[in-house]
Amino acid sequence: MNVTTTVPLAVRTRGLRRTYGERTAVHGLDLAVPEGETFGFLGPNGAGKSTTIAMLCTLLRPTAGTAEVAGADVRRTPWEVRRRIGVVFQEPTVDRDLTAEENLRLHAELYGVPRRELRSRSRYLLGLLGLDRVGTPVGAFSGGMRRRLELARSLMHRPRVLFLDEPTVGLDPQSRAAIWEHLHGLREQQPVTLFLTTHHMEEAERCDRIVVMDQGRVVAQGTPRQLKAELGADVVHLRTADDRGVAATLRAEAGLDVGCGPDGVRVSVADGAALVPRLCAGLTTPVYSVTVTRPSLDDVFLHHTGRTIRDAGAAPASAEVSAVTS
Ligand SMILES: Nc1ncnc2c1ncn2[C@@H]1O[C@H](COP(=O)(O)OP(=O)(O)OP(=O)(O)O)[C@@H](O)[C@H]1O
Repeated sequence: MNVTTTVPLAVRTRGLRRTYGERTAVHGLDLAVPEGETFGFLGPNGAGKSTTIAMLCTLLRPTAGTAEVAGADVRRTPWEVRRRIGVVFQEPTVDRDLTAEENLRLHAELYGVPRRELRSRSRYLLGLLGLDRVGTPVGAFSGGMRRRLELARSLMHRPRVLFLDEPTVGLDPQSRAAIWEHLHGLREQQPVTLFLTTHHMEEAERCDRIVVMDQGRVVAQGTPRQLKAELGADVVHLRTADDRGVAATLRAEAGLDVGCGPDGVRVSVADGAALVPRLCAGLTTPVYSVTVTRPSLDDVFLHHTGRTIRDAGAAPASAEVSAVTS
């Protein structure tokens, strides 16, 4: 990744690699994430995201390469990395028998937060995340409340980089929106880099920059706007009686840039409206629906990985990868 500015980097990896026996999960990854960025680390199942994050959080030793997080080297000074980062993984880690405040205090003590600051920090974070009026043990919390508490807890020791592995997985849209509202509030209050994975397109859209991984390698990177612009102007989305057959025909006979996934055929083209009548007149397969849209991040993801962001979080699908045939 080429970041040529002099902005300090929150995460820097060079040739970072991890193998499990014969299998290489991450192939020589070069990442440069400037401080203060909201960085989206995307990819389908098995792309190598969790392995990379585990190496960055010092939970897994790299097989080769280097990584610095918040200025500390993951191999040479892993304890420094741990002090400087916060982590919210998918699996809940808060203690269900304790209250929110007790959970925060416990975490802060483990991290050596000065005792005189415990109370003010926990009050502040519980207020920020809308948990200040809740005195019951965490076992009675809703999923959204627990996630907010996980966030609050990860912030108690004022990390410089916060790793969020699918921070809103399993939450309803309202709770997702609440978490993001809090994350934005947090960014305004203190300088923290957010390094997140997600299978929600709208969360990927909120990122300053995105890297898309597939099979252990970076397949696309840039701002959401850049990545969408690279795909071309319009996307014509077709549902037909035979999506795969139509995709193959359009590639072979019309030389179009066509992708085919579980939700239909997508054609990337400069002027979608002009293409629709020609497409419909030329196809013998029944067409059920046609829509013309600007490319979304889902289109970007489909183009580079053969799957949509949402489907990429589920079991691997047998979607074809889009191909440019002209
Ligand atoms: N402990 C392990 N032993 C062997 N292979 C592993 C292990 N952990 C991960 N892998 C393999 O490494 C590759 C990358 O897995 P990883 O979990 O990092 O991907 P991911 O992008 O995080 O996927 P997901 O979105 O499902 O979490 C996969 O092929 C996976 O099967």
